[in-house]
Amino acid sequence: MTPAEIAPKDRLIVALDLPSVDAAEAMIARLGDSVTFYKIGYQLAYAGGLPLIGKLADKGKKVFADLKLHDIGNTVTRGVESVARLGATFLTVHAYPQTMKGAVEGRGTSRLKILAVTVLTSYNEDDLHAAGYRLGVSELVEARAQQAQVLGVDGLVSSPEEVGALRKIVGHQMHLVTPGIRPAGSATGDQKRIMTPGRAITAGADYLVVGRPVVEATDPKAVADAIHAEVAQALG
Ligand SMILES: O=c1ccn([C@@H]2O[C@H](COP(=O)(O)O)[C@@H](O)[C@H]2O)c(=O)[nH]1
Repeated sequence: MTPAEIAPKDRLIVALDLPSVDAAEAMIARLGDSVTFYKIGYQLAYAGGLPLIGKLADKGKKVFADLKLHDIGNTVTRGVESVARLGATFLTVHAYPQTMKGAVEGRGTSRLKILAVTVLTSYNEDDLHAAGYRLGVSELVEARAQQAQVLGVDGLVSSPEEVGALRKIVGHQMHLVTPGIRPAGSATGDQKRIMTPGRAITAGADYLVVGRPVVEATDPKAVADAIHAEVAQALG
């Protein structure tokens, strides 16, 4: 799917980073038709949220299972086979060669798309060095993108700051999915490589992942609608 083929509303992925299935379902009800794509990550998945993937898919919503798998290849393959049966659209794995190879094998010919997390958006150069890496953020993101492409991974998770360089490497063959999105004036929290929704789209991001600025807002639907408006303006 080229960026032009993505439905504008699907470009916003709301992270359901909430403590329970009840809280997630209440948020989904509040957001209504404003949000078509949801992300389920550690907090909700470990609170019984995985069955919500199928429930949301049955209602015509798309779901990104942000489980960030990383294990020996065989375990990743078997885990991905199980996730593929849940009805998710996207699943994340960490961008290590054995992990990505195992994930592509597990995804097989199913409709699940594998996204490789290049460098977490909460990391800057100092954080990478402290974790023992010699490469800087952009070098590591680009090296991992090249490996992911060779291994047949479907998309990449990076900050919007790297999207321009990634597009030159992978063209439109891979989905570019960007957390680290902050509407102007919203709290940064622990994110270190950030951009506004409009600037991220202009930079070439396919999908924007937004959690706290939406789910912690007094009026989450108003924030989601404002992001859609900013995205539409950036798309022209
Ligand atoms: O590099 C990454 C990979 C995943 N995430 C996830 O995205 C959301 C962002 O939430 P905010 O509240 O908008 O910061 C969250 O679920 C992360 O686990 C990421 O931020 N960075």
